[in-house]
Amino acid sequence: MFTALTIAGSDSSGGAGIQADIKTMTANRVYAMSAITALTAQNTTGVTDIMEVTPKFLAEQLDSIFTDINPDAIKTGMVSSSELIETIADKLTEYHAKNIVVDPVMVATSGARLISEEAIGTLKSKLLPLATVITPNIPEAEVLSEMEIKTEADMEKAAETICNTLGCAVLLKGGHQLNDANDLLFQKGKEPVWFHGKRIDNPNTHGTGCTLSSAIASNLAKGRDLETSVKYAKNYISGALADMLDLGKGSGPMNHAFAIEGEYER
Ligand SMILES: Nc1ncnc2c1ncn2[C@@H]1O[C@H](COP(=O)(O)OP(=O)(O)OP(=O)(O)O)[C@@H](O)[C@H]1O
Ligand SMILES: Cc1ncc(COP(=O)(O)O)c(N)n1
Repeated sequence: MFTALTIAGSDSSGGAGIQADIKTMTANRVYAMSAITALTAQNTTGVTDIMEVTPKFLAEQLDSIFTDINPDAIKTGMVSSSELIETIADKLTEYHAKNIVVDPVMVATSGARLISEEAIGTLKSKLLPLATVITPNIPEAEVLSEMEIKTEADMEKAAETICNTLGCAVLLKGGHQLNDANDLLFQKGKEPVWFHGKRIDNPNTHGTGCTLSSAIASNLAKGRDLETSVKYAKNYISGALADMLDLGKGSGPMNHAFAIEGEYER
């Protein structure tokens, strides 16, 4: 069985974070493991509190995992402080981790800030350069590229800038910001590839970023190349959104229990 690890925060409402990651990995038929960076008291309307784990405890979780079941792929999500980011970067280097998908989570859909300002610098210098691919949404890509993104041409320019500065592949998500759900994959030395998605008229998008990055990691764990992994992951998220689950009073979660045969290939 292929194995994947999520290093992220817990979402008590189960729509984003560790919970979304484990549901996604399981639905993609990969064995899921987790190292928790923080607990959040959260529901579909917002985050009311955050309790970070200590860097020592995060390191102990990672040592326990890597010395026993080596993950075929890793996904990182919410990591709020510089110390925790450094711990992850050190452990991924120590254990020669491969197939690393970094979702540079900065702000939740509900508006809550999930990373400190000073930690963004550490994310750029220590963790992003280790990634096989990073998956910023448009506001995150604006921070990383230091430019405004208004059009798909801007997306291409920003993805190229990030890739050239940080040395990792970039999947820039069009998502809910631009008109269509078109994502752009930029890899060094390759032509940019667009993944065109039909916009699904569903206001319940809590955890879309977590789900997409976990689906990419699951496919990389199975030995698929990056482009194929993104294609399958995009099909997975489209299916989960199209199921139109409607839970909670705010931006609700997606349905991971929908059934599509053929490992989300369409
Ligand atoms: N309404 C939609 N219809 C179809 N696909 C969507 C929709 N909204 C988002 N997506 C897709 O979901 C994936 C996640 O993108 P999104 O831009 O939502 O990430 P994000 O902002 O990081 O998510 P999060 O809500 O977790 O912060 C992308 O593949 C995006 O194209
Ligand atoms: C623990 C945790 N991790 C990540 C997100 C981002 O997801 P979203 O932007 O969909 O709220 C979140 N809300 N909570």
